[in-house]
Amino acid sequence: MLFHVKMTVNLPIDMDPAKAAALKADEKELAQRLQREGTWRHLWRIAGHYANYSVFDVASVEALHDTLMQLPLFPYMDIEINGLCRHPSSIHSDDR
Ligand SMILES: O=C(O)CC1=CCC(=O)O1
Repeated sequence: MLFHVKMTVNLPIDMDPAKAAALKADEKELAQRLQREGTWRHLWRIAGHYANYSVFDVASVEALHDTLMQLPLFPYMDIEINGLCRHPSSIHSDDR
């Protein structure tokens, strides 16, 4: 199942810079592992915002929830989710 996910990161302005750097490094490591595994299909920066548009490929809504909750930055994110299905006019034969 494919899901379009918008993540907006809101780190507290007074967060210890070392803690923020560690959270971002941990987030990057997990994000890159999930991309290599094929779970995190797309990751795009939204220009001008500390936010991204992503596409996740997971088995269920529960799997998406569990994946997002693992993210180190999860406590500091606003997340919007939309489920995706094939468009009848799409010329692509698979869901990539
Ligand atoms: O920077 C972001 O948009 C949040 C994020 C997602 C994966 C990552 O490494 O950072």
